[in-house]
Amino acid sequence: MDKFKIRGGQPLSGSVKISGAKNAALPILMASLLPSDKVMLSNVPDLHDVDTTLELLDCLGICHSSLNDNSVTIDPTTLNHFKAPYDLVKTMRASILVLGPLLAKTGKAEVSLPGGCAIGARPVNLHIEGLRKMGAHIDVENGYIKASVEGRLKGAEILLDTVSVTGTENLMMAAVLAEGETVIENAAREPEVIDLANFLNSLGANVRDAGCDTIHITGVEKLHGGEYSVMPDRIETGTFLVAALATGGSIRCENTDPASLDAVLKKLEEAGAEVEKGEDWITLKSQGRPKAVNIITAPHPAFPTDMQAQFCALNAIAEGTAGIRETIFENRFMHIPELRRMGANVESEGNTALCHGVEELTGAEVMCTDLRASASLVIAGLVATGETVVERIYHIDRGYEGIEKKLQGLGADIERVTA
Ligand SMILES: CC(=O)N[C@H]1[C@@H](OP(=O)(O)OP(=O)(O)OC[C@H]2O[C@@H](n3ccc(=O)[nH]c3=O)[C@H](O)[C@@H]2O)O[C@H](CO)[C@@H](O)[C@@H]1O
Ligand SMILES: C=C(OP(=O)(O)O)C(=O)O
Repeated sequence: MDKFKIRGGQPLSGSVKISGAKNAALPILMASLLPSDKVMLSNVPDLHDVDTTLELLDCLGICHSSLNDNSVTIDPTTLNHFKAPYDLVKTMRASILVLGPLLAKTGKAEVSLPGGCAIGARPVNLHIEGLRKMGAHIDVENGYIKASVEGRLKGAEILLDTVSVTGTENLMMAAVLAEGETVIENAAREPEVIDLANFLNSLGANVRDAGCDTIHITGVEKLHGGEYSVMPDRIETGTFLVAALATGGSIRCENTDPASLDAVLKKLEEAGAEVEKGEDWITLKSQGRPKAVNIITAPHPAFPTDMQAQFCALNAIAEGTAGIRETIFENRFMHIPELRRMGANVESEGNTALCHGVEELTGAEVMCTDLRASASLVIAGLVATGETVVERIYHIDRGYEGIEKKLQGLGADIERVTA
């Protein structure tokens, strides 16, 4: 298993090119099975989760090119299977995103239940209930969601009990080929939901008001092929910005979308950073030791749960004390015991954590438990004195494209050790 060796203490400095967003690329790749002709996608990040998604498309018989220079061509006309097997789904929760498009396109889908994962139970009841409202017959048996529909799905009014990002996306993808109008209320407003809607509309779909809490979709009979470029990754951007501030550095993120990062940039400024932004870039200059900032995670446009662990690492070395409340996932503090191994003074109880900033973290051997926990450990390692060894970095490879190379380009002393 690969690990990172980090010798901390180097302020990050220079420019970094941000990759395409994992959480937009995955639904867009799944949605590429919907049209009746080829789709060419660019700015697709080279990530383990993207490989898994392409493997899932292979299982469905869908021909595609290999990912080359962050582009991939998908030919949905070869679709001839309808089962997403457990062996693949268990490695990536986002596999559930195949359910809506597959059912809409073929009238049949069998998708393994994704099950619980490190950060929480993460049920998919809203996906299932929404598709049932659209006329699907769904049984959950032997660990599989078995869905079918006679003819086309039917447009429906769907009120989501909880704001769900992939729930909204699954239902949106199903609705574009349904008969009539679908209204999704209490929809997720994340930028990746908008990117998916823009992609679908570029193929001839009729999705309106994505980014608002009520989305309207008028089904069409067919989608045509096309080309699309995936939006930049706001969480990767935020992770580099936090790393720069934590190390007392100064960086420029290029190829990014500042508008998708409002809540994060506000917190970075509150922590004492000088932030400037243009149409597709952000610069951050540290102004000395950061100040601890209170964080409450909530659905977009509030502070994203996917940035909580990174800010926890920042607070760990900041001046003062601040609280973190995680309202989205019930078990997303697994980085805290690892940060404590590096000398952090962070207490946690239930969904809250209290971070008392210390002046210095010290290198240690630490273990990744999930994607963003891994990012927080890398940030802590970049700040700590001495050597930090971050184990089980396969979690980070799920969602960060060449993170060690990008950090090396910013002057960090980090290397991948392949066992
Ligand atoms: C691939 C992808 O885009 N992943 C993102 C997506 O995950 P994901 O879409 O899985 O997260 P959701 O938005 O669905 O989860 C939000 C909350 O709703 C609950 N819930 C969800 C669905 C459901 O049917 N029933 C239910 O109760 C979840 O347990 C959680 O407490 O949004 C999360 C919240 O911004 C991010 O952390 C993930 O990075
Ligand atoms: C939780 C995340 O991803 P996923 O939903 O793919 O597990 C994440 O990107 O932080």
